[in-house]
Amino acid sequence: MSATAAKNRPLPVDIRARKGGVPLVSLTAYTTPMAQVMDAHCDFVLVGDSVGMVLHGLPSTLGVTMEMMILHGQAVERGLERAMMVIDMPFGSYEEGPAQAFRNAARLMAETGAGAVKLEGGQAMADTIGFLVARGIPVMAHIGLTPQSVNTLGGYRVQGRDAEGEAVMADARAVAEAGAFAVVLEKVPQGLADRITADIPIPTIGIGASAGCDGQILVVDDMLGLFTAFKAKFVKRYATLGEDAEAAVAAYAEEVRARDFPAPEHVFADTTPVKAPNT
Ligand SMILES: Nc1nc(=O)c2c([nH]1)NC[C@@H]1CN(c3ccc(C(=O)N[C@@H](CCC(=O)O)C(=O)O)cc3)CN21
Ligand SMILES: CC(C)C(=O)C(=O)O
Ligand SMILES: [Mg+2]
Repeated sequence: MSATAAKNRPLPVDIRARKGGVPLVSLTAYTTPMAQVMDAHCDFVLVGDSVGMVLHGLPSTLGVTMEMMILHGQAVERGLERAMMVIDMPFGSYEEGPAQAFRNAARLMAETGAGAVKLEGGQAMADTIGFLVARGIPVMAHIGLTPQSVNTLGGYRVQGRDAEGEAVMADARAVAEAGAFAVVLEKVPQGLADRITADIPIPTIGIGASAGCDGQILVVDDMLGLFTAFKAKFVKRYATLGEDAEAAVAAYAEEVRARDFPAPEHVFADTTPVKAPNT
């Protein structure tokens, strides 16, 4: 759906205005059919760089490229009529500085039709966020556990326990002050997430944070039980599609080997069927 045809899709300003209201609903998507499934139910859909781990079998998000994000972003946008699309900036596409970030963010927006970009980092990225926003690119921030920094964080651990909490609070204030319209809080303690949510003027979107956040997000393949290589504590499985898919494949294999598939209704007669004359 083109940007002009969709009149009721929320914009970043609309998402921002939802601060303190009915919680914002979001999931990741990477393909057109999955985007279609969630379009009517989500306020915004994230084309996450988790696509690298979830669909491409990469060991982390570090190997995700601009080209991958653009292809998946285009696919997701084709499946959305109502929800806003946000797209992750991949590792290495924005950290050098504001000019590099603008060049790549503008390309993501122009080539996919996304309504906003998301990038990881708090105080360290505040100048970059301000630079993008001042030049027309809405930015969603992402703080707490920032998976692109797995190598410096030393794992996918909870961020901001005890004294570390003040640094996460400072990150939240910095991205809000810089002009981000919302911020993802990933894997931070519940009380800290609640304090940040009460402190900053933009919506907090929790993943492993708190039900008190202004919204929630999950990786769709996690909540559908399609991605099973690992399950973070914050994931709730709402379906078991991976198991269902395996059972279906096993049934197909058995029927093929038994020559039970294809059945008569799946094959074609040798003689061209003649339409019966009217009586
Ligand atoms: N499928 C999937 N779901 C995600 O939420 C996700 C991705 N992939 N890829 C990109 C990032 C990486 N994230 C991750 C990755 C691993 C854990 C994890 O394994 N957490 C464990 C504990 C790991 C540890 O303490 O080192 C957990 O139980 O929460 C959490 C978030 C979140 N994102
Ligand atoms: C987990 C969400 C917030 C994300 O950044 C991703 O899917 O890449
Ligand atoms: Mg991401």
